[in-house]
Amino acid sequence: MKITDIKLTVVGVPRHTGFINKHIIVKIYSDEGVIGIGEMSDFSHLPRYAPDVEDLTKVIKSVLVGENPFDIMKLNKELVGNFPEAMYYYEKGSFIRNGIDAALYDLCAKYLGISVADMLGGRVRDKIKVCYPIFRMRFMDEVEENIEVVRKRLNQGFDVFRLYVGKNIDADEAFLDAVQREFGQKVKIKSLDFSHLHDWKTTLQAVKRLTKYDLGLEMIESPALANDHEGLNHIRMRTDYPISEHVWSTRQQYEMIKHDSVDIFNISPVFIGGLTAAKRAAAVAEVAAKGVILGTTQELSIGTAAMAHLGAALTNLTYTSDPTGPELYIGDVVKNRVHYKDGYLHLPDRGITGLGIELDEELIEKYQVKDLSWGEVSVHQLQDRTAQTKV
Ligand SMILES: O=C(O)C(=O)C[C@@H](O)[C@H](O)C(=O)O
Ligand SMILES: [Mg+2]
Ligand SMILES: [Mg+2]
Repeated sequence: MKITDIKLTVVGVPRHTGFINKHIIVKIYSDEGVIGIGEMSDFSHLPRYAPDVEDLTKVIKSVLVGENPFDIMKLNKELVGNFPEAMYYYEKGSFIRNGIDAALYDLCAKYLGISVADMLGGRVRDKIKVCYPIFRMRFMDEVEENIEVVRKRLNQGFDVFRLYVGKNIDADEAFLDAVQREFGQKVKIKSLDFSHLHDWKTTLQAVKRLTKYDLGLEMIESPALANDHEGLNHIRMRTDYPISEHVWSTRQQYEMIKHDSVDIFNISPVFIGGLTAAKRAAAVAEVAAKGVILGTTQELSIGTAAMAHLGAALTNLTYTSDPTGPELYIGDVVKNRVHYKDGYLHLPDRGITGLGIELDEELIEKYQVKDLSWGEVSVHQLQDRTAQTKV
């Protein structure tokens, strides 16, 4: 089989919060008539510049056309050469590689008539426990709005949540207090995510305030400045809770092991540049005797399905994971969205080939936008993932 063409389509899909995220839907065509699909998810993150999609298409064609899609390791190496790793969480080259890598897996698995999980190591599980995100509050009046989100999502079966914290600790505390009073043991807050906002010592003070509540906390995430591997270790040694951090490059993961920075690696294909890289990062975690969760950038269904296939094969997925993107957006671009039940992300059936997701061309047309350019958006919105415009 040979790759014959590549198509990239940009879509802008609003979240229930009003915040719009731009993604690129990838199609890889082959001389066997099989088409692989992938997703370069959520370009709506800092830094506030965007790749030119026409130019990007030309570059990716120059790397892939004429190649055998089964040469996944070779093609990943080529992709890293063209879109190198950086020591930055939201490096857009990783998003690009991720969308291509997923489409290669989808194409090859469809050709073989098997599910992507069966290319990645089969199934240790066929559902993954996930949590619903509560985005960062800056104002007290956002507390009640977020309690309402918990009420609504709990009714839909999401009993585990994670909370982005660190800009208004009074609001964070008021939220946790209200959750404990209203829901008691019915709801779990599995993680407090500080998103690298503070140095570790400032975070430690906040952690002392926010861990008074008995809400089943599994981990504290990103509690030091980005790439402060020693800082992570300092806070890790001073709190009883496991520390988690995202993996965004091979070097950064190595440094975190060297400095014994974390208990849990938060691994998302989008931030490490694909299923292949994510699988390797999970193996590295296993070697270092660390736990793993699947993180998220809030993917649509294609990106989330790819993570479900990856998670199915991981033996060290020891804590509650994060991918609930399709529940956050008001729409999607597929005929069959990924399926959530009782707070679990369910894998597509094993008999369904590839990622198990079918594109809906009408929905693609509905959400298509001309490019990845930025509208009116503030740094706060980009950091906090809310439509909140107050400063
Ligand atoms: O755990 C995280 O950190 C995230 O989920 C990052 C978010 O910013 C996410 O990418 C989003 O777009 O909401
Ligand atoms: Mg995080
Ligand atoms: Mg994101």
